[in-house]
Amino acid sequence: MRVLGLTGGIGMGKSTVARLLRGAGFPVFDADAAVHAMQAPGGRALPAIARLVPGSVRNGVLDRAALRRAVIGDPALMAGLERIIHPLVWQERTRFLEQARRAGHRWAVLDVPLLFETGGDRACDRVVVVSAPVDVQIHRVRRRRHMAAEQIKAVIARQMPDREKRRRADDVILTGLSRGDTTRQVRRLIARLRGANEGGTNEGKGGEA
Ligand SMILES: CC(C)(COP(=O)(O)OP(=O)(O)OC[C@H]1O[C@@H](n2cnc3c(N)ncnc32)[C@H](O)[C@@H]1O)[C@@H](O)C(=O)NCCC(=O)NCCS
Ligand SMILES: Nc1ncnc2c1ncn2[C@@H]1O[C@H](COP(=O)(O)OP(=O)(O)OP(=O)(O)O)[C@@H](O)[C@H]1O
Repeated sequence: MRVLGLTGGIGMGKSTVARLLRGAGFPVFDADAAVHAMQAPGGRALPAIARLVPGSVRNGVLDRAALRRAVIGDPALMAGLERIIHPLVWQERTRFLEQARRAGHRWAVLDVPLLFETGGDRACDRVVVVSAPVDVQIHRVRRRRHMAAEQIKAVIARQMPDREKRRRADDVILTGLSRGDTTRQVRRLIARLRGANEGGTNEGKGGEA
């Protein structure tokens, strides 16, 4: 089984591409969803977060907006949060890959926003970067989340620049145009992945997703 990394900056359209891949039968690990689950009531990360940011967890419930406000603009606190979260995400990612391998999939997808930043790309056979112009990116995030422009810029500033991500990518999906255009690019990507499955000595054996 081979591993496809899927990454991109906040609001670039990663989840949209992940959904299309899932719809085509690829198993997809969603790192953001894993983070949300471990921060939900009863989640494994809650006790450590409550110690890191006192007052952020009340009656067993995490106030995400309060946590976001506390860590954005405080690099040391954000690093502390990442030290709690990333090893747990790594464990779940390992379990996901084992399951996908056992199920006989040819490709498994890791949808991870900080794939390059955390060195996760080293575990991937191929990396797809989802990208759009920065004004489109900011507009999308503003529309969807209750985040001030300053907060959005602070998150983007913590991420590897989009240009650098595209430079490191094996494939780039540009989501600045219509949804139909994004869908067509993903179809072409899937065709390339399946083509790679079928031939080539260094590309492995044939098969479905
Ligand atoms: C800071 C938190 C509370 C903000 O929560 P919120 O609901 O606003 O955002 P959500 O979790 O849905 O993340 C949305 C996007 O923000 C970006 N982002 C999240 N965490 C980080 C980070 N540490 N550094 C840079 N960008 C980040 C990613 O692009 C992500 O897709 C939350 O993102 C968090 O706990 N982050 C730390 C864990 C982490 O590094 N997650 C990234 C995936 S492994
Ligand atoms: N052509 C397009 N391709 C992809 N997404 C688009 C397109 N046009 C508009 N969008 C919208 O852009 C928004 C951002 O997409 P998505 O949620 O997939 O991003 P993301 O990278 O997963 O974001 P985040 O990092 O914030 O979770 C969505 O609301 C999506 O519907």
